[in-house]
Amino acid sequence: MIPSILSKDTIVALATAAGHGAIAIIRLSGPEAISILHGVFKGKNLQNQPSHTLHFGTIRDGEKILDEVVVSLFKAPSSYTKEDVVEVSCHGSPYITEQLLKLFLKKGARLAEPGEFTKRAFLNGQFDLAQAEAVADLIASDSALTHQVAMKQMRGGFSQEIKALRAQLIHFASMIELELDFSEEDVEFADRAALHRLIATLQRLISDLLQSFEMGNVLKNGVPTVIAGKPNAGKSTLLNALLNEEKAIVSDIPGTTRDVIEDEANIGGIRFRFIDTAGLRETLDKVEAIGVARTKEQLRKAALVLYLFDLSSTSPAQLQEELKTLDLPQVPYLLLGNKKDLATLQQLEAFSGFENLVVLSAGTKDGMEELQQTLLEQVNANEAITGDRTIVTNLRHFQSLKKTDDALQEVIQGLDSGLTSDWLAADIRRCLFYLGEITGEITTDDLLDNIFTKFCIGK
Ligand SMILES: Nc1nc2c(c(=O)[nH]1)N(C=O)[C@@H](CNc1ccc(C(=O)N[C@@H](CCC(=O)O)C(=O)O)cc1)CN2
Ligand SMILES: Nc1nc2c(ncn2[C@@H]2O[C@H](COP(=O)(O)OP(=O)(O)OP(=O)(O)O)[C@@H](O)[C@H]2O)c(=O)[nH]1
Repeated sequence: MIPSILSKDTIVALATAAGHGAIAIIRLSGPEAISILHGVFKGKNLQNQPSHTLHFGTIRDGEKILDEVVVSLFKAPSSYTKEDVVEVSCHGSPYITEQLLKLFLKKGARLAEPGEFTKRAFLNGQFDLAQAEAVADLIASDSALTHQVAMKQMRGGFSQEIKALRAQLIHFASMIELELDFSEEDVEFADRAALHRLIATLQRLISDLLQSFEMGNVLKNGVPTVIAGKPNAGKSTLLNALLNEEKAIVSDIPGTTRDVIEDEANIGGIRFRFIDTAGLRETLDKVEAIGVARTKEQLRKAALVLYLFDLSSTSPAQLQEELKTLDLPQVPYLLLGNKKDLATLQQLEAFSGFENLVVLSAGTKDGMEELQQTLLEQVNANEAITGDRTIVTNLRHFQSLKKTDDALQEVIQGLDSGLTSDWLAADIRRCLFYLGEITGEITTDDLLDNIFTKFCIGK
C-alpha cells in the first residue's frame, strides 16, 4: 500500500487514562514526531537512534525541567500508525501531562482527534477497517467472551472470512465480465451451475453471520435472564444473592416488587443481565397490575427464565398449574425450588422427578454455587457462544451483511430467470461493494469519521 499522503500533521495525545497514575504516556505520530522530541529532550540524540529503542532523559521547556521521562522510538513504517511514533512515559500527574502536551503543541504538533492514531494505522495499511473497529471493542471488553470476540476480530479472523467470500465472488464477476467482451459470440465463461452453487454457499455463510449478531448482542449486553415466580417466592432475595448486594427491596409482604429491577453479574466470564419482576398474580391493585404486564413483556425478551417457587408451600401439582397458566414463551427455563431451609424432607422428595430443577435457599445462599454452575451450563449449551464460530457484534457489519444477502438473492433470481451477463455482473458487483464496506476496501470520509470519532482520544 502507498503510504498515506494525507497525514502530514504530527498529532499528539495522552494515551493513558486521565487522572493520577504511576506513569502516563503521551504519544506523537507523524513526520515531525522525532524532531519535535529532539528539540526538547536532553539525553541521547534521538535523531540517530534505531527504531524500537527506549531512552531516558529530561524534557525541558527552555531552561525549565518538566519531567524525567523514558522515550520510546518507533520509526516509520515500523510503528502502530506506520508513521514515526514517539511515546513519552512521564510521571502520571495531570499537571505534568498538561505541561508536556502544551509544549508539544507549541513545538508544532496538533492535538489528535478521537481515534486518529488508529485511523492513520488503517489508512496506512496496518490493518483493515473491521480490525480497526475491533481495537475499540477490545478496549471496551469487560468479560472473557467480549474479549475473545474482539481479539479474534482484531487479529483478522472475521476479515479473513469476509475476504474469502469476496475473492470467490470477484472470480465470478471477472468471468462474467469477460463474457461481455464476447457478447456477439454468445459464450459462457462462467459456469452458471457453479455460480448458483457458490451463491447458495455464500448465502448460508452470511445467514450464519447474520444470526450470530443476535448472539453478539447478548454477549455485549449480557444474557437477559428473567427471574419470575409468584409473590413472596423470594425473587428479590435471589437477585440480591446473585448480585451480592442489597439492590431489590425484600419484604414479607407479597407484592413488594412492583417494578422491574435489573442488574448485571459476571459469572464465569459470562455477563448475565438479571431482571427481577413483579410477582405474577392477578390483582386488583392497579399499580401491581402494570407490574404483572411488564413481567410478561420481560418474559418475551428473555434468553433464559428462572422460575422461582417456594418449596415449603408449593406442591408439584400446584407448580405444574403455575407453569401452565404462566404460558412460558419458547425460552429455555430453569425451575428454582427456593426456601430449601423451610422445606420438609417429604416436600423435597416430592420434586425429585422434575427436570431442570435447582433446589436452593436464596435466603441462606445455600445452593447458590450450584445455581451459578447450572446458569453457565445453560449458556454453554449454546454452541454459538463457546464454539469457534465467528460472532458479529457490530451493527455496521450486520447492515452490510444484510445488504449483501439481499443482493445475493437478486443474483440467484437473475440466474434462475436467465438474466443477461451485464445484469448479473452488476448484481455481483453490488455484493462486492457491500462486503468491501465491512473490511474497508470501500470507504467514504463520512463512514470513517463516523467510526473513528466514537473512539477515545489518544487511541
Ligand atoms: N507502548 C505501546 N503499547 C501498546 C500500543 C502502542 O501503540 N504503544 N498499542 C497500540 O495500540 C498496542 C499494541 N499494538 C501495536 C501494534 C504494532 C506496533 C508496531 O510497532 N508495529 C510495527 C513493528 C512490528 C514488529 O516489530 O514486529 C509494524 O507493524 O511494522 C506497536 C504496537 C497495545 N500496546
Ligand atoms: N426461610 C427463607 N426465607 C426466604 C428465602 N428466600 C426468601 N425468603 C423470604 O421470603 C420473603 C419474600 O422474599 P422476597 O425476595 O421479597 O420475595 P419476592 O418473590 O421478591 O416477592 P414479591 O416482591 O412480592 O414478588 C422474605 O421475607 C424473604 O426473607 C429462603 O431461602 N429461606
